[in-house]
Amino acid sequence: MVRKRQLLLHEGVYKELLQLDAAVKAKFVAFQAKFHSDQNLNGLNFERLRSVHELYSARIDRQFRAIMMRVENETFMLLSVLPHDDAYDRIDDRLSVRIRDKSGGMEIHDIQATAEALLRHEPSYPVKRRPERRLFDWVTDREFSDLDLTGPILGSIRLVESESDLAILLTHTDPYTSEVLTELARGTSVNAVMERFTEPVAAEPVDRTDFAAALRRSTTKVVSSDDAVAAMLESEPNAWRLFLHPMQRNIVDRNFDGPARVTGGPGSGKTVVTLHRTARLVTEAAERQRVLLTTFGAALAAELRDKLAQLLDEESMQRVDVVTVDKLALDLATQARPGYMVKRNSDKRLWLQVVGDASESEFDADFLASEWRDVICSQMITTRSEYFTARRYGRVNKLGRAQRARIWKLVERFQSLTDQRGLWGWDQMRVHAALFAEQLSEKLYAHVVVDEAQDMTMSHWRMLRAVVPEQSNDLFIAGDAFQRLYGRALPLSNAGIKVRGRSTRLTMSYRVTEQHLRAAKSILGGVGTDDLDDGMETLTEFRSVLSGPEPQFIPTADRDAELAATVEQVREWLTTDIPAGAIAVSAYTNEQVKQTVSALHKAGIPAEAMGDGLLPGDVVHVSTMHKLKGLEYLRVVITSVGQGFPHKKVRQLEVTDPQAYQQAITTARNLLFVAATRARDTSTIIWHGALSELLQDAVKGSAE
Ligand SMILES: Nc1ncnc2c1ncn2[C@@H]1O[C@H](COP(=O)(O)OP(=O)(O)OP(=O)(O)O)[C@@H](O)[C@H]1O
Repeated sequence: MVRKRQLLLHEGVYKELLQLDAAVKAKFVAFQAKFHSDQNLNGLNFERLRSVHELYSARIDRQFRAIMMRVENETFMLLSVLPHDDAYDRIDDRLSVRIRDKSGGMEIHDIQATAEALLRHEPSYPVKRRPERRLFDWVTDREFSDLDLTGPILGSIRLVESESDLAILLTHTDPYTSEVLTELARGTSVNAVMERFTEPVAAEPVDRTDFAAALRRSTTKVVSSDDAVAAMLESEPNAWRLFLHPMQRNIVDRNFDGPARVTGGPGSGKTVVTLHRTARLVTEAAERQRVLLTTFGAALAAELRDKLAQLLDEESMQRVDVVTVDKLALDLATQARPGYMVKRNSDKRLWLQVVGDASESEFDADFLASEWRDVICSQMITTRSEYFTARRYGRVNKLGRAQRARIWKLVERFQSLTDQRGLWGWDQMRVHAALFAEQLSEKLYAHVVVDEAQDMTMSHWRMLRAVVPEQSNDLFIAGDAFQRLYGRALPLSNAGIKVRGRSTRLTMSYRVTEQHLRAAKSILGGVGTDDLDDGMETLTEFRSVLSGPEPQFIPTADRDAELAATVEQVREWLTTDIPAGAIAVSAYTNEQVKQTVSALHKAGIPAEAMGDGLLPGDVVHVSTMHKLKGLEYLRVVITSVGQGFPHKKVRQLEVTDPQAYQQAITTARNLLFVAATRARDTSTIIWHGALSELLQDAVKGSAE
């Protein structure tokens, strides 16, 4: 049997390849295809360089050669792409290939390229004076070895004198090294870094000469498919498809003996992890088993479907449902009660009728509508006796038994009206879905994966719990309570989902730069939040490996000027070759979205308002802040954040209902936080009149 030849690509080499010219990238893709398919390697001038580690070189074009190592049989690993002369010049000194002591993963490091990049870089001190200290002097070699960083990479680390040197080094290192160094540079203790990054990926005793075994470990992530490599080289944001950071990989691959939860700040890879985990579970599931990947927002669901299709073949995609949690709920609820419909605001109208029909008017329709939504539906209370003992979280006025009895009568009247009309509000529909799911004799799914978990209600959780049997890897839940825009905190344990001992936190952002993260954190006002369960979380430890410009703040005099400045900013970005679809403009209300689209159109800029699906890539995406949740763009303009943010209605609550006010302000902060963390590159914040109070600290922080 002829063994198929494979050229694997290690994630450490990926950044190097990205830096090549487009023409060389294209030649590399063609070279790889030929390496895989041409039995005799005709024209590739394939030759052995030296015997240790079995190094080989082959021709990509007249100028460049691929340096690779034979790992076993016909499996080769790409180490570097070098200009012809460099490929032969002291290659032993130049490239280091080793197996890490602790994780057993492979580390490939171009010592010379790193040193050259660091030395070419302008030193941040007068040239003749040697720096007193280097950035990592405080970490001993022994400690670096505990952190799994030894050998030539340590030599490069010791060259780093400043933060800007570090930024250069990070463009030559693999994700594990980048994360550890970034954390240390922020002053985090060696022990804490070890606990967070090294220990979770520690492997069984490692044989440091067995490269074939290293290849099979999850900490060595490699790709070989021609298509995957071509896509990766086409655009950096596609890299998530191929390479996971060690913590992410660990969460994707781990088997949990029950529900598991991952939390993490914006851009930490929760969605990337849910996608890869879904793909893994589908691939491993028995033929007839189905998997559910669900989230809250429709736009994100559309994006998840699109991205999952990049990880799975068509046949596997048939076995996954990627739907919003409310789409699933509606399907189930209408199986239970065919012909019912959900209508927004129908509750309010029916409550007005209930109050109108009642002889007494002790409770008004607003009160009853919120009691129904926030107490009865949100706790899935279905009987009078449950209502008598229910806790009324966040409600101001206390209610005695007699009052509750009177309210329950009105609730029964309300329910009979909804039945007569076949109309539900969203909350009521979700309760019916959960009750129906709990009675199903056959479970619908073998595994359920949930993104944006912070916005789910009790009835969502009860439904999700009920559609999958209690077994290993049953529920996987990802979310960030700082991005909660709907409802209030609900510990998963209250919904019967126990994640204790199966919870992980991602602490590094791969989308939001450090500068934008600082501004975004200040919007939250330094308060903590829940961890989706019984614990608390803060963003103190949450960091970014990325650096970029500060967010821009542009005040204007009135709404027309605000729209003009928005158009101007978008136009300026478009002249720098940024595709329209990589730009988002966010506003607070639907009306403001409409105005913005129209202003952009008038200026001849293609733009569309975000609906429930994916927008095309050749128009600027204009969206409410709510709909941006879970999405990402290269550049973002955030508008409509003057005194009209948050709504006057929210500010009036300060006097009438202080608890509801606090809740509404938290949600408003979260909304700004979501908008401020969507850009991979930079955001511009534009408003008219006085700036919203909630953004004042962010402006001050960026100006400092
Ligand atoms: N392993 C990876 N390789 C390359 N890029 C990555 C990786 N993980 C995350 N990223 C980058 O970070 C971005 C954010 O990831 P993702 O959307 O999964 O984060 P998130 O935690 O779900 O964010 P949010 O909570 O803000 O929606 C990705 O689109 C990608 O650009």
